[in-house]
Amino acid sequence: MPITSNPLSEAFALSGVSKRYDTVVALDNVTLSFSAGSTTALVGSSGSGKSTLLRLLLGLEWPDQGVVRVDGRVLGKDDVLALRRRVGYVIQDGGLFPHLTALGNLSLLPHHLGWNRERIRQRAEELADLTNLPRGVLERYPAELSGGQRQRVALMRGLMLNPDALLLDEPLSALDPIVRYELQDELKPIFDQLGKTVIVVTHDMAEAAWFAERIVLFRQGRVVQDGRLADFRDRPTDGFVTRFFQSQRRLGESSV
Ligand SMILES: Nc1ncnc2c1ncn2[C@@H]1O[C@H](COP(=O)(O)OP(=O)(O)OP(=O)(O)O)[C@@H](O)[C@H]1O
Repeated sequence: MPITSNPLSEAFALSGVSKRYDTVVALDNVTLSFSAGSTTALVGSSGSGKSTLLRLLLGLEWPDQGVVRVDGRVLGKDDVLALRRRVGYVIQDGGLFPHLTALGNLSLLPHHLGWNRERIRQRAEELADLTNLPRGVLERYPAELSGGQRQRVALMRGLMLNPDALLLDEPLSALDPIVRYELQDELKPIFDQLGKTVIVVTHDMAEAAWFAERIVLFRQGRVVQDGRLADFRDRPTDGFVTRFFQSQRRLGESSV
């Protein structure tokens, strides 16, 4: 199932999607669409359903109600394997296999698809250059990498097959502020240049606005506001939006 690169088309969409885990409502009647080639940030408090939404788009979870469409077609169980090849998925701690080197981690899926070693190495080196990872680091195990290097490798793994879309679940949250800032700086042009559909989950409004013109705020499984940073600041839809916006501490604030 290709995800079209036509910028006018819809890469992902949810219509009336609800998802529960026992008594917990993770998503409550959510309707959203993400156009091809766009970058969108999902923000919201903990447990508001952001990760569940990404997992639904990947076919890792299924809605109780409503439909998920990818590239205009309702996502079905038969599409999932093909979809995994077309969508890179990066999670907070990278999710690298500890017993494999960085290159070993990058090789898994391409090897499974029949790529030879040379092709895998070439692609890995190309992505190392793109993400500013020294090539020598490819031979190291995850425990021998810094947090920032691990996330670079996780991102490279997401990009190995040159997917049409990247779904990033708090990819920078575990990093120290300097590395996080550097990676924000490095990733933004990568997202802009590659022309992929990017959906990034973050808790941080400033990070959301840095990466994406469109920000979607969730609360308790529902979309509270969908717009640009200025809309959240100047035209909040309710008091929660204002509280969420104002809860982001500014530099210079101090309790003493
Ligand atoms: N596999 C699961 N089993 C049971 N409950 C789950 C499961 N996955 C998510 N939940 C619950 O569903 C709700 C939404 O979780 P989700 O991880 O999507 O939120 P989130 O907005 O990504 O949170 P965070 O920002 O903390 O990662 C939460 O109440 C969570 O506890």
